[in-house]
Amino acid sequence: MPYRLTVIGTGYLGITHASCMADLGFEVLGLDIDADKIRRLNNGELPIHEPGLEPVLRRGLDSGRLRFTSSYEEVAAFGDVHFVCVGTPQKKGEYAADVTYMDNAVESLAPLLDRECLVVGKSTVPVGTAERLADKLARLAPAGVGVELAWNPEFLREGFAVEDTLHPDRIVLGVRSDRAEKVLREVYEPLGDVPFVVTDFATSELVKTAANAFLATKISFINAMAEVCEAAHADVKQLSEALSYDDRIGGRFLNAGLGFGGGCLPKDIRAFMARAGELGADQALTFLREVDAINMRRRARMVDLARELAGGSFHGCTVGVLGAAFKPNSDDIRDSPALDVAVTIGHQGGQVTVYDPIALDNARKAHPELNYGESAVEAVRGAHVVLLLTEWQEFLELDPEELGAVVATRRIVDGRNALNSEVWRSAGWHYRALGRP
Ligand SMILES: NC(=O)c1ccc[n+]([C@@H]2O[C@H](COP(=O)([O-])OP(=O)(O)OC[C@H]3O[C@@H](n4cnc5c(N)ncnc54)[C@H](O)[C@@H]3O)[C@@H](O)[C@H]2O)c1
Ligand SMILES: O=c1ccn([C@@H]2O[C@H](COP(=O)(O)OP(=O)(O)O[C@H]3O[C@H](CO)[C@@H](O)[C@H](O)[C@H]3O)[C@@H](O)[C@H]2O)c(=O)[nH]1
Repeated sequence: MPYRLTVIGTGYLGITHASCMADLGFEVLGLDIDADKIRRLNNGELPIHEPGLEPVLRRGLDSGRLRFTSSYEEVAAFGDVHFVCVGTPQKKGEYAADVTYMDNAVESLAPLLDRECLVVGKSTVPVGTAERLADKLARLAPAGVGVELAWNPEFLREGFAVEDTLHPDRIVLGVRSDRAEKVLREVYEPLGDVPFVVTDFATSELVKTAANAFLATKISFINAMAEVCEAAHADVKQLSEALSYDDRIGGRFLNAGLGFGGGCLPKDIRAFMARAGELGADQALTFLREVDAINMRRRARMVDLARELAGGSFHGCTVGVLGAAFKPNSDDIRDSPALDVAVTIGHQGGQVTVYDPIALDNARKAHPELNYGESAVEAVRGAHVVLLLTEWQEFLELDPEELGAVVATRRIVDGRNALNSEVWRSAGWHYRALGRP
């Protein structure tokens, strides 16, 4: 392979990128400031849950092509192409993104660079960040070395991270030179026939935030329809199905329910609004306020429905919560709608017990105040109301009779429109769902 790659920031994005690039045959060095993460990765232990990723990580380590370090010196000496994948979370108390980790990474790396290389931003950032970081890189890197910045936003989904990395829908490159384009096309050549969009920094940054804004809008659109369905005694699941047959609309991201969470969509639409405001284009994105508000109203509606089933108050009520992760096949609990609902019900006096097949440890750490069960049956034992909040396959296969035998009363709210209502109702359950009669 023509280039040696480094990946700076080994979280959900960085571990996947580093492991998959090593699997494609590159020599890859991953770096993180979290020493424990680096130790675990070098031992072949995945610090996150991501289906199919562990064997890829292990293959990389076993082949000798993949290593992890905490040393920026080592990274600077090793890499021809440095991918920056550090976090860009929402700032506390503000809509804007906190890009200080990006700045820190560039500040740590730049002065150490002593040979021609490309620094490539992959994290999701407010438009204008790449230009600012390019200036910073030029200022801090030793003169005459031939260091350049490029932007290459990432579109992978958690739960499908390996597949999305190896088979992306498109590759977007924000570049300022033919050389940067050539290097990145060569890096991605092993992926085969993937559409490339080669553009300027600002457009490449905006493609990413626009994509997430569109996805969030599609989810909130169907959840707005769910609100109307609730008022009109109509069925949003059937409405969504009927819409999906129109190719122009399509059925993906049209599942009504508890709405979107995670480390991306919520913070990215807020950061997008904040940045548009700074640019004087805030009016263009005022609709995203509604997208956000509709999304958050679903969580409130879920709590209301649960309270209704509990008889008007959570006091003296035991609630079994199925799901803690923000979506199935992930251990990620960042801005998880499920945990948000569980915590709110706890605050309102409910005795909440949560179960999740994979995200239980993360949930426990973040919310020690909640009770946790070691299985779905344990979580709902004695419950007056059961809430399905993350649609893990395991929950879709639950036997209503088996669960019915341990609950106090057979009442369930399906927060993801994922269960077969007829099966549950015919087993004597009082079944309710968001947006359905
Ligand atoms: N998670 C996803 O599915 C996904 C997909 C596409 C894009 N993104 C974007 O990618 C970026 C990373 O997201 P994530 O989910 O992987 O976050 P994460 O929090 O899981 O990982 C970020 C990592 O960066 C490390 N880090 C922070 N500062 C550092 C520094 N100065 N030097 C080296 N490492 C440092 C942290 O220790 C952490 O391990 C974000 O901008 C996110 O919006 C994420
Ligand atoms: O029809 C749907 C689809 C999704 N969701 C929810 O939306 C959230 C986000 O889901 P998804 O987009 O699949 O997960 P992420 O892994 O956060 O991926 C998004 O965010 C990433 C980080 O920016 C991008 O790279 C991906 O392209 C983008 O899909 C989850 O809470 C889902 O439960 C719904 O409520 N209804």
